[in-house]
Amino acid sequence: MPVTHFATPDPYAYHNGFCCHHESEALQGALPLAQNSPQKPPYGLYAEKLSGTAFTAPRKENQQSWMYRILPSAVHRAWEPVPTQEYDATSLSGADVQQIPNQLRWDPFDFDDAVDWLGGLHLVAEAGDPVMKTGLAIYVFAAGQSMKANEAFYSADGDMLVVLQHGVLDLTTEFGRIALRANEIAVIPRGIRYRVDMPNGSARGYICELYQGHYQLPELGPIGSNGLANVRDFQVPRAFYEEDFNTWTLVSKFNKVLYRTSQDHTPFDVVAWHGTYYPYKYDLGRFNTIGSISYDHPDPSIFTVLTGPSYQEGTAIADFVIFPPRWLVQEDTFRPPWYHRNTMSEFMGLIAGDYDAKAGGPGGFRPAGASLHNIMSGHGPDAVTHRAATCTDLKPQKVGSGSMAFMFESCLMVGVTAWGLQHCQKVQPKYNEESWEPLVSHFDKSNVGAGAANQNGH
Ligand SMILES: O=C(O)Cc1cc(O)ccc1O
Ligand SMILES: [Fe+2]
Repeated sequence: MPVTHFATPDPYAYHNGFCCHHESEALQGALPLAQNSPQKPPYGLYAEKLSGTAFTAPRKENQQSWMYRILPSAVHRAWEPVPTQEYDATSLSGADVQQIPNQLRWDPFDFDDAVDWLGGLHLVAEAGDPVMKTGLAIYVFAAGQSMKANEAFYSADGDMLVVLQHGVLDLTTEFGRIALRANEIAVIPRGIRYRVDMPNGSARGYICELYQGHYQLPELGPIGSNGLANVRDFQVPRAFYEEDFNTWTLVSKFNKVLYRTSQDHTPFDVVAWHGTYYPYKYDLGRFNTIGSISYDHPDPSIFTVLTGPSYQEGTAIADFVIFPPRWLVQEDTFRPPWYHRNTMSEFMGLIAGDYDAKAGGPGGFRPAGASLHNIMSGHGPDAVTHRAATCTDLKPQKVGSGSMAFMFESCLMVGVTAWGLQHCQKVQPKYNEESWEPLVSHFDKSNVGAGAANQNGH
C-alpha cells in the first residue's frame, strides 16, 4: 500500500496567486536553502528542473520549477506507441480536419460513463501544429471512469485549459492535488504528469490546448490594478507525494500520438517544489465582471479570463472569455452582442443556463453544446433574440443568472474534425437557417425615427 504525504492535513489546500513564484514542502526541510542543486539534496532526494520556457526567455516570461523527488522522471522504460485499437487514436490526430465557413452549432455532447479521461477526449477543432509549437486544439470530453490504477498522463503538445461543465475531477499532479468542480477551470501546462479520478462518476467539459506559449492574465489597462480574474483567486496545489514502488504506466501525447511506458515507481513522488511553472485552478464564479454603464455593447474582450498570446501584440492564439451573470443597464442600446464578422474564430460552449445572444431549449444553444463561427463567418443574435432586444423596455436587467457561457477565440482559422462534423452526430443541421433566415428588413426610407438616437445626445 503506497504511503501518502501532503504539505498540510487538507489534501486540497492550495497556494493562492498566479504569475508568481510559489514554494511548497510536504516534508519540512525538503527544499534546499539558498540553492537549487546541492551536492546532496535534503532527505536524499533528487533535484529535477522542469522548464516551461527556454532558459533564455526574458524574465517576465520565464517559467520553470525545481522539484525534489524520490526518483527522477527519466527512470522509466522505452516509450511505445499505444495500439490504435485501444484508444480511437485517429480522433486525436487532427488528420481529418476541414476548414469550413459554415456557422456550426452542436447539441449537448453525450455523457460517456464507460470511458476514462483518455478514452473520453474528442478533438473537435484544431489549427496549427505541435511540432512547430503553433496553434491550438479544442476538445470536448465526457468520462465516468477513473484512469486505470497506477496510470498517469502528460501532453508534450501544449498547455491544457480544462473547462468542467459537469461533475468533479480529482486531479493528482506532480505538484499536488486539485479538486475541480463544474464552473471551475484547471490549466495543466505542457509536460506536467497527472492522473484523473472521477469520484462522482459522470464528468463532461471542454479543453483548449495551447500549442504555443502559455496562458496569462490579460492586461488591465485603464481598468486599473484589480478586476476581471484577480491574481489571488488562482489556486495552485501544495506539494504531495507518495512512496510507491509499484509498476506505473505513463501515457504521453506526443505530436497527437499516444505513447506508453512503464516504471517501477510513482510519478507522484515530488516531496517539495518551487518555481513559476505549475498547474492551477480558477473558479469562474470569482470573476469580477465589468461592463458598460452608459451605452452600447462593449467588445467581449472585457470578459477575458486568460489569454494565450501570439507573437503579434494584442492578438491571441487562444483567448478564454466568459459570459457570467451580469447587469445590463445601457440606455438606448441594442444590448445583446452586435452582428459580427471577425478576423478571429469563435468557438463557444455553455456550462449552464442560457446565453443572452441565443435562444436555448431544444435545437438552441444549450449547456454542454457548442458553436463555431469561423473566420469572417457572419453571426450574432438569432431572430427571436433580435426582436426581443429591439422591443424591450430598457430597465436595468440582470442577465445570465445561474448561467455561464464561454468562448475560445483564436486568430487562427480552425479546422473541424470528422468527429466534430459527423461522428458525434450533434451538429444542428438548421442552425443557420433557423437563427438568421427569419430576420426581415425593417428598412423604411420615410421614417428616420425608426432608428434615431435618443435625446441623451450620444
Ligand atoms: O456571441 C458571440 O458570438 C460572441 C460575442 C459576444 C459579444 O459580446 C460580442 C461579440 C461576439 O461575437
Ligand atoms: Fe463575434
